[in-house]
Amino acid sequence: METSLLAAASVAARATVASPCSRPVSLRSDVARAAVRCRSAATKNVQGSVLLTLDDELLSSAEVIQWESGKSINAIAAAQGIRIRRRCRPRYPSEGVGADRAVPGSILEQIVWDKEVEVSQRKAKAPLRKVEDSAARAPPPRDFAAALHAASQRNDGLPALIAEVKKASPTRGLLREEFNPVEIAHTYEKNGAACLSILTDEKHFLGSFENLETVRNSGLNCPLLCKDFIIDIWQIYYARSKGADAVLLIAAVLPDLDIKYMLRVCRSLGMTALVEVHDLRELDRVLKIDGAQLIGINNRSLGTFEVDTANTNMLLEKRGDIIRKKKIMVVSESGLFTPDDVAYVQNAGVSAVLVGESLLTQEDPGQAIAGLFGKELLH
Ligand SMILES: O=C(O)c1ccccc1NCC(=O)[C@H](O)[C@H](O)COP(=O)(O)O
Repeated sequence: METSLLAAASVAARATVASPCSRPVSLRSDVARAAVRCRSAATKNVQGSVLLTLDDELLSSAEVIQWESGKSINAIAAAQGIRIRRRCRPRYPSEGVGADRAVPGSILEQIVWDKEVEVSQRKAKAPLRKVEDSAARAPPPRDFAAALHAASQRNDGLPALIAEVKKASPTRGLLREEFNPVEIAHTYEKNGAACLSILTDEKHFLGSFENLETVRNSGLNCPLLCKDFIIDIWQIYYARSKGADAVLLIAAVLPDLDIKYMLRVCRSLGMTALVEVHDLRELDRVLKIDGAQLIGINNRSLGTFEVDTANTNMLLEKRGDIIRKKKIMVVSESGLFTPDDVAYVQNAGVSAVLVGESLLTQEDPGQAIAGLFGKELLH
């Protein structure tokens, strides 16, 4: 009996079927969970029948029904209210016909479709087994959530800062001509950032895994969030292998079972997951999933991509009680520019803020931190 989730995930990944769009998205998760309990059975029959016979408390009947129904990823996701569709790998025709065919409905959908291509190319070069080995050799992870908590404590309850290292964004274009990620990271840390968020998406944010790795190896103490668009557990292992301590899981992109499974993979690697929501439906989904320790409320609308910090306030007014009961930390993300913005989300009940643009567009992004908070932060 194999009880290591790491090994289980490896079994699961090797069991990935040909066309993700024509199968339940949960297949890999289900096989992995089966593998946690009974590796030999899972490896013997990766196509699913084992799921129906395994006495595994992790598989609910709903999950089995989902498997049996043979619904596509997009049908399962749509049933959960997920608006971001998956296109599937380019060699497979996309779902839908006519106007629906291969036309992304939003910036985020375009990013996710591009990510599918990127991840399949990266996986071809570095299969999961190899990336798992590199992850196991990486310097041990740092406790991202604990660093946020400690920073807030030493700053009299001010929200802790996750400062973002981002050169460009799809909505704002180039944020900074002179972009030295290591310099920016160090000035952030010196000026009181608790953690850093490093963009690794190349196509839309001009980030890179090289930036993540170089920042990690530059003698910095802050834990690092790999800010990318995760659609596959391979990316979590890869992020760890490059020194990430945390990853972002976006509820607008990932069905519940994938979030559940990815949270377990993160735990097995000693990483923190920042689970991001944009609206009440996503927040309610995430609150039903055991194990989310850190929830990010993004103030950027997925419809218009405009930012409005009232989103944080509105969601915490509605679900703050449950969040506090579950001792979940909340991060307000996007669109924070002034001390009033920070005070507003602090009063709403957040433990941390994730800030990029307002720091990066100033000459010294580190010194800009005092301007954002209205005072210098202790570090
Ligand atoms: O920033 C964008 O244009 C964007 C577009 C589509 C998906 C995600 C996007 N941004 C990611 C983020 O959430 C932000 O980088 C992060 O919250 C910091 O926001 P800001 O302080 O407003 O730069």
